[in-house]
Amino acid sequence: MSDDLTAPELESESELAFEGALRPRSLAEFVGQAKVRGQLQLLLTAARMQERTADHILLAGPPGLGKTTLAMIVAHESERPLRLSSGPAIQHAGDLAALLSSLTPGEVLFIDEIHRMARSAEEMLYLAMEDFRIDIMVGKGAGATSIPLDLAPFTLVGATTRSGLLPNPLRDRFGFTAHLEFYDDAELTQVLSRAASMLEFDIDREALAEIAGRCRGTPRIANRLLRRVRDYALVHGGRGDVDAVRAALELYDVDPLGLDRLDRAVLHVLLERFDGGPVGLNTLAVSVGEEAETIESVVEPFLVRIGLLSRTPRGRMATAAAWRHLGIPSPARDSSQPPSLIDDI
Ligand SMILES: Nc1ncnc2c1ncn2[C@@H]1O[C@H](COP(=O)(O)OP(=O)(O)OP(=O)(O)O)[C@@H](O)[C@H]1O
Repeated sequence: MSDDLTAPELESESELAFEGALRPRSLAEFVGQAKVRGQLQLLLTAARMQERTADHILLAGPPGLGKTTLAMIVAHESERPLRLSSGPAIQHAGDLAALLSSLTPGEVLFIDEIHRMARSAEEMLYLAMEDFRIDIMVGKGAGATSIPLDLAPFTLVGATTRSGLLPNPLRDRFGFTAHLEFYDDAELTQVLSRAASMLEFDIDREALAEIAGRCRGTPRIANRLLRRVRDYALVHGGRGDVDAVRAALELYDVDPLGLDRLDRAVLHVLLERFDGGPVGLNTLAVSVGEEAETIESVVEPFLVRIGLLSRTPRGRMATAAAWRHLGIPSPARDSSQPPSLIDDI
């Protein structure tokens, strides 16, 4: 499905295996996020020098920017085993107790989507992170007693796409929080170049830059688009050049800025039916036959980020760049309002 190509989330089991093969194994191989890399390097080196487990680390940022990859790198660079879990898998304090009590000394525990963990487990985690200890409740009501259990020291690496949803006591117990940023085109070209050579796909630099411009600042999308371009080149017996990129991504409805079919549908409706807005979210959603929530959480953030849409108190408005991008002449505005002002609201 064309829409899936630009979704930042993991799409399938086969993609999981593909990603696994392409994951950088060390901080040196990890592209971009220079600041975070430097901070992690320091934290891990200090822990190694003092022969202790590294501080707990929180990785915050949108999907597909490398949180799982960094967790694996933390374990690899600390030469410790890694245990993988996720917030949705921890629905009771008991689930967490079982996990924590089975950790071996120094193990790195990765909890993806940590904001989705059960509240009761969160409270158990506070104590575990701070004192490497948990209290297990036995029995119910007035007869309930708590039995303390010592844990092996471990490093927790938590990942979240919604750091605002984490309660403060949990956030405060991480020794370091890394905020991952979207990647720029030069960094994405480097991610793509590395992936292409691992896939033994002969593709030129210009073609890689063309893909980089279409992957919404996200390495996961970059690798996914590269895969489709490689298929195209294979089937058409050609090389990986700019023509192959353009043809392949046109086939999958990914335009030169990385907009997909739904992004463009929203913009078309906004420009052609509502003269560029302002228009309310629900009206926009009904007009393109989508849920308001999908428009708000999937389409809008990207359109706003690349400057094609603005949210105003009166509704959503297209910017001058949106008219230009779709090649639609902008209608004459009410002369009492200067156009630049309208576009900047
Ligand atoms: N800095 C990077 N350098 C090279 N490849 C990267 C980088 N960051 C991510 N990738 C690649 O992008 C893919 C997705 O990365 P990863 O699974 O770590 O993202 P994530 O942030 O954990 O996503 P989610 O929030 O959905 O779990 C992987 O195949 C990984 O190899």
